[in-house]
Amino acid sequence: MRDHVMSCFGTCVEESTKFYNTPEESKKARLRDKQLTRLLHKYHKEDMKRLKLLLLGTGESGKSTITKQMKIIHINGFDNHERLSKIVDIKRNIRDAILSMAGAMHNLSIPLQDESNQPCLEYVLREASNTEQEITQEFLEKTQQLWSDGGIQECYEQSHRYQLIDCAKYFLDRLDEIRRDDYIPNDQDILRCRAITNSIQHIEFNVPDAGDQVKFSVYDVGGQRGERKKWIQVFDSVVAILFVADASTFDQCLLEDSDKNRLLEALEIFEQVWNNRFLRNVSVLLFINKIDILAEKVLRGRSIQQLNELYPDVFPEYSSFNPSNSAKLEFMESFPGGSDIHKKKGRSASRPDIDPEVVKTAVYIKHLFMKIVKGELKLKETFEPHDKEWHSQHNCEYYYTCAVDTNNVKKVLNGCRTVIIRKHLERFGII
Ligand SMILES: Nc1nc2c(ncn2[C@@H]2O[C@H](COP(=O)(O)OP(=O)(O)OP(=O)(O)O)[C@@H](O)[C@H]2O)c(=O)[nH]1
Ligand SMILES: [Mg+2]
Repeated sequence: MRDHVMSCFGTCVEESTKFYNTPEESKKARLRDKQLTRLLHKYHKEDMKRLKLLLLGTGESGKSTITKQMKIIHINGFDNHERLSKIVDIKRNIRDAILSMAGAMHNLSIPLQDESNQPCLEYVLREASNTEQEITQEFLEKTQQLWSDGGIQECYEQSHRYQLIDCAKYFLDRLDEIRRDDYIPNDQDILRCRAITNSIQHIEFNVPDAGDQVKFSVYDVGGQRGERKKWIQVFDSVVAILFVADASTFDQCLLEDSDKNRLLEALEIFEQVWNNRFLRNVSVLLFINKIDILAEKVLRGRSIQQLNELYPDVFPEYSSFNPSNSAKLEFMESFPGGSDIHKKKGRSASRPDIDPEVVKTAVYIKHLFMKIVKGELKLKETFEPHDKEWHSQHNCEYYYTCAVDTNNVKKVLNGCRTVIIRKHLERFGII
């Protein structure tokens, strides 16, 4: 395309020399043409080196968290000013979390374990609903007291029945630290902090690769329904899509639609991205994210079986699903906390710390996404059937991720980088 544009410039100027009055003018025009061509070649080369990546996925799937990890891994992380500016968001997260749980106590008829905490509950409900008000020390103190009540803890266990941000427990457990006057958020606090993305965010960084510097340009968009209409604005010249899917939400409904299962929504959006004609040449890297929360949930007795019961026409039978050993191994190797000694000795199959049901659930979710890739699972009736060749220009690779774990993300990004660069070079006929 660009060569085509360049040759157009060349032909136009050559042709137009006929219309110059003097040889001088014609010479000048030829010089301009040369300079222009050189410039276009230069930009073409620069462009070849800048790889545009796009983070897509439903709301709260972890896109901005991956962007923050890229900042930590590739761009010197966060300075003091940025850290301090996060305190407001962290305190808001605490307020939103305690308000959700206190409200749910009433709706789910869960009583306080210690009745003397009743005034504290009333105070929190009254103060937290005024979102304009500054979050005071007294409020944080009362929140901490309430968080220690067995009733609130019971409510936390039931959080699949209402909307609660994922970082609730993390920040409520850290209130001693957060309440201090000299509190400065650390990297983990920043990664856990939740703020909805409602405008297109962009970061750039260089990564050394095979003796050269490769420039990455990463776009992070909002994933909630109202934000998705903006996605198309950033589709142009994308090299790869990092599609972030929250694997832990099989038992939750959307914040923006209380009738819609979150995992089903993620699968539908993935299907739309995979079959989008504007993205037909774009590699898709699927991040099956929040595997840590998935594991916690399964250990608390939550099962994906219920999704299968709710939508029997969509989801294949879970109870008879029998993943292969290699599929299980793949997940176990990705799960944070695995010791390298096991891997070196070729004993990574033995991860006694991971419950077999956790492995089965994660592999089942991966299987669902891969069925979409293969065209074996069709969720939207409106899709025209594509012929076999339709997807021949792009492919999909998947990774199990825990976006708040820097080591895990670093490993995954290293793997992705190789795939992205190779695909990019193949596309431009360089390899
Ligand atoms: N425990 C855990 N929390 C995660 C993980 N990934 C993301 N989170 C948390 O999930 C919440 C939502 O993450 P975001 O990165 O803001 O999600 P998003 O996809 O950017 O959401 P939108 O901007 O609304 O589209 C944050 O509190 C993150 O810290 C994960 O793998 N494990
Ligand atoms: Mg975001």
